[in-house]
Amino acid sequence: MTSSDMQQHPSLSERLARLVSDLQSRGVQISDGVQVQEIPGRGIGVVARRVIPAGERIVQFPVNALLNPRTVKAAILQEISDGGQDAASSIFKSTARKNQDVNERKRLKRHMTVKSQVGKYADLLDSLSSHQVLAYYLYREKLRRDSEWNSFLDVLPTLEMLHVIPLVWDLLDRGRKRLLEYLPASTYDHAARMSNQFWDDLKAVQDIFIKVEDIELFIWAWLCVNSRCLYYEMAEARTSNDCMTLAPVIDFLNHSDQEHCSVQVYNAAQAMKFFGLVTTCSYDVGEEVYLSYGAHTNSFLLCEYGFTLATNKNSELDITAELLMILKRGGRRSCDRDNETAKMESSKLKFLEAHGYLGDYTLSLDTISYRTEVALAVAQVREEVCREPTSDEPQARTLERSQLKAFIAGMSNGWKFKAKSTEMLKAILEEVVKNSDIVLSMSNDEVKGDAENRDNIRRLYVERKHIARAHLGLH
Ligand SMILES: C[S@@+](CC[C@H](N)C(=O)[O-])C[C@H]1O[C@@H](n2cnc3c(N)ncnc32)[C@H](O)[C@@H]1O
Repeated sequence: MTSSDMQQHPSLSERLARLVSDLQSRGVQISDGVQVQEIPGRGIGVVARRVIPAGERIVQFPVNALLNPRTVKAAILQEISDGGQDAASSIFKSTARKNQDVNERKRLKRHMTVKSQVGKYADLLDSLSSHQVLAYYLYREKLRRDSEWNSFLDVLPTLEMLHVIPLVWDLLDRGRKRLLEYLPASTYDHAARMSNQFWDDLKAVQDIFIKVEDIELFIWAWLCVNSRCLYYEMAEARTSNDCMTLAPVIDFLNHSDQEHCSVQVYNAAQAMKFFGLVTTCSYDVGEEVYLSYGAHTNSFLLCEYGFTLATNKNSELDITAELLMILKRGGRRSCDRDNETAKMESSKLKFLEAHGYLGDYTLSLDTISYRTEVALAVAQVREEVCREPTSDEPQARTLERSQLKAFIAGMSNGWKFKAKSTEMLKAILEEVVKNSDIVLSMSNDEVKGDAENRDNIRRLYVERKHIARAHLGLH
């Protein structure tokens, strides 16, 4: 490589060094005890350079240097303040105000000052979720040559590196879309929900900002935000969904299911507010420093972040799809299975929904969730038990309904349903083992695709099979 190549294509360690020095100039303090570096199989990560005790603050970030809806909004409004109408029209769509009252628009036009415009654009920005604002901001900054966030943008994963996320298989395909068919139903449903969310977010962004021409770049930005954001409560946030923040360097910590570090917000000198990262265990030299992203299952980690853990203490077997199939059948024999109307009209589903128990049926290695127990009980009663009582109904039905309701309310241990529930669950779990074996016995040629994706899919089935077998008493 020539020296001009090296300048144009700096190595990862050079880019990381540039980011660290850039952040330091923004007041971010990074302990000399840690180093950001490439970690085989996990992209970039953070490693201890010396022994680090538990309780050491390793990164301290002034909150006004974070990238979140509050700071992004301030940056965009500043740009409009400085650049006037030209700047505003390079960011916002001219029809973004179309819903405003016509008289109000005329009034604003007459008295249009930069100040009044800023207020109007602030309202538009406030109408977006933090994910939408941040994705759009990263997208836009990536298109600018002179972004003040270049050193950060330069170390983010490329879209090609994000091919491990099922949403990317769906949105970009590139021969990977068929991998979706191998996913367990619950993982597939999670990926499908993310896909809907992505298109909703793109629409919300396009309603306000000028057209997103480069969809692939927006996918990249949306996924970077999704897989790197941390939770930071802002007073103006309407819901917890509005509390996303990007904090470069802290976002290089990889996930572990064990407690390793915690994120804290605190006041320091001169009443400055900081977002900090503190160790909760000690580290030896060379050890990787982790953060827990939450008590996530491998299915969740794969969909949201594109990886799975070899052993995950939050492992779960999700049998929602299998149980819903039985509930939708509404106790009919299997020849009625494809009757869509019958499915939609299932009183059992409506009953479960009314009681807050529709969906999310899981088993961990040693427990069956209460939601699953409730669904199994509902699945075994007659459809009529889940309907409104009629004046002429048999007494046995009224009794069964009150037993079911008592179980749901936690007033009875559900002994009446136990035997049948065990039998139904056994059949579901045997099916889970059988289906897992089918996927696990497939050769690489059959599953095709990148080894990483194949391994992640297989891991989901190994985990499903393991939990199913434990409940079948086969370990
Ligand atoms: C918040 S970022 C962490 C920094 C990231 N490694 C990078 O290169 O920028 C989250 C991403 O890191 C990767 N990651 C995090 N924890 C991991 C783990 N335990 N094993 C494998 N990959 C992991 C995944 O690609 C995930 O989407």
